[in-house]
Amino acid sequence: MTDPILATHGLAKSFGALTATDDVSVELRPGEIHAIIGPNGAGKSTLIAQISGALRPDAGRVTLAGRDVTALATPARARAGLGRTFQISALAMEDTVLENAVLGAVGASGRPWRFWRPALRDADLRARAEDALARVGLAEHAAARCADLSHGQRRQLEVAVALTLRPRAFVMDEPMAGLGAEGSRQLTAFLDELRHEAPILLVEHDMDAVFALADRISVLVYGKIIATGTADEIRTSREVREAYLGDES
Ligand SMILES: Nc1ncnc2c1ncn2[C@@H]1O[C@H](COP(=O)(O)OP(=O)(O)OP(=O)(O)O)[C@@H](O)[C@H]1O
Repeated sequence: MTDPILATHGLAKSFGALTATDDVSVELRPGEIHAIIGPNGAGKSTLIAQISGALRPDAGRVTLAGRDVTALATPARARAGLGRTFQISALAMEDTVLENAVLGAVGASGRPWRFWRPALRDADLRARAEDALARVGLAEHAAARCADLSHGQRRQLEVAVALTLRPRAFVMDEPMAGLGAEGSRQLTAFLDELRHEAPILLVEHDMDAVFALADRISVLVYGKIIATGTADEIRTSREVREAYLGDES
């Protein structure tokens, strides 16, 4: 079997008496979308935070392309190739699309953030930002204010910002949140292509998107992975239906 690009090995995190993630091991393989689903409070955000470096696990490890990144802080993980998009947008709304992408490229370069305005004149950083915008289909909106983009375009811009880091893997926390039906449809098509750029670990409540996109799905309930399988295996699993999908299907 192909080596995973990203993997967690027995991740655990408790908040006082509450075990938010319990011995979680998941793998993200080249070219795949692996969705993590589960009811509210199952531990999905806690898992993502441990993978991205925002939260230190009590136990377990995270590896990226075989390298143990557990001890690295979030920016170092990002530079190691972990591309993350957020549930709540981290874009600078008053700045242009290009400025936001350049800001991402500055982060990728490891330079202090205060140099980002002069960075607009840095040919390398600008080229990296323009390339990322072209890849997400936003090149013609480079001069637009971020605030004037649609929700869906903002999600694409977030991916472009992540792309400036040349990620080996993406971790996405509810990218469909706040999008209408048409926006979700467009973003679904976009992520379907993006998986070839880098595989995607996807936390998502929108089950239509999950079942349309995911090569594999892991189901998290009370901090534990209760099943991992293809969309069909998960849809028809009695254990999953009882624990989670039952009331929706
Ligand atoms: N910083 C924290 N301090 C204390 N408890 C926390 C903290 N963060 C999360 N929890 C608790 O850990 C459990 C898992 O929460 P988490 O946000 O990871 O779940 P989730 O699956 O992402 O939920 P949702 O789908 O609602 O976003 C919940 O019971 C939550 O209340």
